[in-house]
Amino acid sequence: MKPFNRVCVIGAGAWGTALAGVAARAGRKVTLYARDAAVAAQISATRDNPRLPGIPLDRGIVVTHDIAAASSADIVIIAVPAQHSRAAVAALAAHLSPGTPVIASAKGVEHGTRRFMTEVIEEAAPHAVPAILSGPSFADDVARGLPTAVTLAAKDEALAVALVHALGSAAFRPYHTTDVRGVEIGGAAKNVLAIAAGIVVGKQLGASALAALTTRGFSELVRLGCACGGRSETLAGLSGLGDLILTCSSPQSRNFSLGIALGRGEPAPRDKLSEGAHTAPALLELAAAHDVEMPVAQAVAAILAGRSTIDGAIDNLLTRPFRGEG
Ligand SMILES: NC(=O)C1=CN([C@@H]2O[C@H](COP(=O)(O)OP(=O)(O)OC[C@H]3O[C@@H](n4cnc5c(N)ncnc54)[C@H](OP(=O)(O)O)[C@@H]3O)[C@@H](O)[C@H]2O)C=CC1
Ligand SMILES: O=C(CO)COP(=O)(O)O
Repeated sequence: MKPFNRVCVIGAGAWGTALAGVAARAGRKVTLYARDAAVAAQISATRDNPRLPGIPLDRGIVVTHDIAAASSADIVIIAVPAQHSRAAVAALAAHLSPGTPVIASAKGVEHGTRRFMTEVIEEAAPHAVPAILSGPSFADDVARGLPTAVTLAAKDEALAVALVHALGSAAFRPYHTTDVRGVEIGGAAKNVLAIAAGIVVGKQLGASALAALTTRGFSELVRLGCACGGRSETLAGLSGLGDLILTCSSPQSRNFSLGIALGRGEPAPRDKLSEGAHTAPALLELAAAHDVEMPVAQAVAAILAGRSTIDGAIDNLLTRPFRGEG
């Protein structure tokens, strides 16, 4: 396996900026691509990204709005929202050398196609080699260098190991696996379930209800993940259970915060990405296609689409027939 030295991160949002810092800390030469020239110039000049205010950008990171910069990269990381990933990879494709690993880091499922992020890469850049990075990791924590562990998956185990060594450091510990589907389904599903957890908190239903909702949500995540070909140990690992625990318990999460606002009857936070809200309908289509029951995710989708009130959705969940656990 050739050594990976140059990393290009596509997307200068909170996560892309944090991951650029991760790669720089691991000793890589890093380019961070922002699609807007003015944004690239501002971040480059101030070494501060307003999406991660107060956390200085590593001085070695080159910020650019020239996507051709990706042509010299040994690894490309896609860090744009899930519904924008196809456009970002399509714009990148012509600049990629054949066989370049392209790591997805968005947590979602594409609308309309129901594609996972590595499938989007396969379709939009067929000459690239897709991989996925996911797990409990807030951009702010990662950018500050606080200890974090995630999962990094590629179909080829040797590649997954090489990517881990290229990006890992003491504060950012990726665990490798070949279970690509298991990793991407955990990240996509937990965002939807975190909205439900936030609603429980916003409605002040109590800590016991939050634990019950999170656990039953995890059952849904595992059922769908296994039906889609993910492995149960992955779903119970960092990218599944780990990220579910984080996102269902911390107001730092935008998905959880959206749920809290909904539960309190307040307007949704403005200008904050909630991947779970975008993914909910696609996740349910996927569940239906695999004949998997996801009552919690279904309740979230119904509330967001205005097909159910919050009280009606809670009532539905609480009056479901008693059944065996599993
Ligand atoms: N924030 C976090 O803690 C974490 C986020 N993630 C995941 O990372 C993904 C991105 O989230 P996050 O960075 O927080 O979101 P942000 O809203 O902070 O940033 C999104 C960025 O994507 C850029 N973008 C959108 N479309 C394109 C495109 N076609 N080409 C290039 N850039 C584009 C936006 O640019 P512009 O400003 O021009 O619109 C913006 O800079 C999500 O899927 C999220 O779930 C994963 C782990 C942690
Ligand atoms: O995925 C995340 C942490 O692992 C970030 O969660 P939010 O997108 O809900 O903020």
